[in-house]
Amino acid sequence: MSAHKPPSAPILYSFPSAHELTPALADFIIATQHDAIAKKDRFTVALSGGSLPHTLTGLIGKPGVKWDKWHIFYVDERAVPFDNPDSNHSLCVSEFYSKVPIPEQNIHPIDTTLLDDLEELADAYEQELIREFAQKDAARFPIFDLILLGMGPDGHTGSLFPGHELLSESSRWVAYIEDSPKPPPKRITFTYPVINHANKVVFVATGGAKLDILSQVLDKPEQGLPSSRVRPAYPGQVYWFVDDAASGKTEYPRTSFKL
Ligand SMILES: O=C1O[C@H](COP(=O)(O)O)[C@@H](O)[C@H](O)[C@H]1O
Repeated sequence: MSAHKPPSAPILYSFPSAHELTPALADFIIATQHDAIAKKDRFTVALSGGSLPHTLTGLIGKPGVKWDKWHIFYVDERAVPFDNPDSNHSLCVSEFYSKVPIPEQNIHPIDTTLLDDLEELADAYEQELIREFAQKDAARFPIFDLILLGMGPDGHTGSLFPGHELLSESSRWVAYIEDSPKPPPKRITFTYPVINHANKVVFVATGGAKLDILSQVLDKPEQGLPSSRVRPAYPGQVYWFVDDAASGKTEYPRTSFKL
């Protein structure tokens, strides 16, 4: 029975540079969007912060993007006001939303009136997810069409950091962290049960700063680094879109990119 199949192995696409990666990623996202809209007339996406929003610029001006069908959430967010440069939402506004016609009501930022109470902030964001997913899917966890992740040089993803107790959270959809080793310390983040229920999860990692960690994450998953633990349940699939500068040390087999 398909429900008992183990998670599929990650698929690694490596491009000569970020310049070649960006349009391929855009094509991949558009194809994923088409599949989702054909099934349920909407496309649910979760975005990360850091370098990720810039890699979405390949979507700008591309034909076939149904912006009004996109419903966007955040994999993680820093507990800061929107006018703070650390805000992942603000980064997405400047790098991405300001350049494409996504209806404002389809973008789901955190409630910044709750920044003083991280537990409430995480609970409120979980409720935001429940409003989107609970009535539409009978599943125990939300099933995103696409989750887009970055990876820090220590192997963290979202705000799931090496050795942190949040790595074993198994029931909450959204959790908070007060001691992030990367500033700012206060954040909220999707948990693995959410990330690992997505249909497709895409990591984007470019540049030499990711060289050592990419090889650890893909070649030595038994080390249990946070990014290695992203293994969506069957029939979900994790993909890595990287450049050759990041994949230079990785022995993991590459797949030629084609849709
Ligand atoms: O703190 C964070 O870092 C990760 C990785 O960022 P990157 O700049 O190395 O790509 C990011 O994915 C996450 O959303 C963010 O909050």
